[in-house]
Amino acid sequence: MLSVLKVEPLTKAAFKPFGDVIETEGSRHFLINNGSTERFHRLADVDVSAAQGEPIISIFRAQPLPMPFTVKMMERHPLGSQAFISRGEEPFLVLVAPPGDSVNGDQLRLFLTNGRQGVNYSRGVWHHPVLALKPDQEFIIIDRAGEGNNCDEIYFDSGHQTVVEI
Ligand SMILES: NC(=O)N[C@@H](O)C(=O)O
Ligand code: NI
Repeated sequence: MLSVLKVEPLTKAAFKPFGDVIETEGSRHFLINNGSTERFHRLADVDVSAAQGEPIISIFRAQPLPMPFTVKMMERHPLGSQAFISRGEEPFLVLVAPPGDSVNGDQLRLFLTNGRQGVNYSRGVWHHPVLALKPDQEFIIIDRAGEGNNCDEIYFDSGHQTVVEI
C-alpha cells in the first residue's frame, strides 16, 4: 500500500502534540534593554536533564533528499528535546509522529516551515532526521550531550510505503 503525505503549514496549535514552534509571530514578547529590544521569551524549553544530560548548541549543514522519497525510518530522543532553527530564512520539512513504542504510517504528520520558524521536538517525539530543502542548508541545533542512549530508530518494512513529495 502506498500513501502520499499531505504537507501541512506549521502552526503552534497543530504542532503542540510534538513540541514547540520557535517563531516571533503570535509569540509572547516584551521590551528590554531600555526599550531598544523586543524579547520573545521562552519560546521552548530545553528538556535535557534526564540522566545528567547537558544542553549543547551545534550547527548542522544538511543536504536535501531527492524528492519524492519514501519514508524508511524515524527516530526519537528518549532523554532529551531537540531544536532545529534554520540559519537562513529557509523553509524546511518536519516529519513527526506522536511519542509511543512504535510508529504506524497513518500517524505520520508532515509540516513545512515558513522560513521564519524553527521547531523544538519534545523528548521522545518520533521524527525524521533533518529534512533540508536546499543544498548546504544550515541549522542551529539545541539538544543534549551526556550518558545513555539518546537515539532510538525504527525502520519500516516495505509493506506500507509513505511517500513525501512537495
Ligand atoms: N543524529 C543527529 O544528531 N540528528 C538527528 O537527531 C536529527 O534529528 O537530525
Ligand atoms: Ni533527531
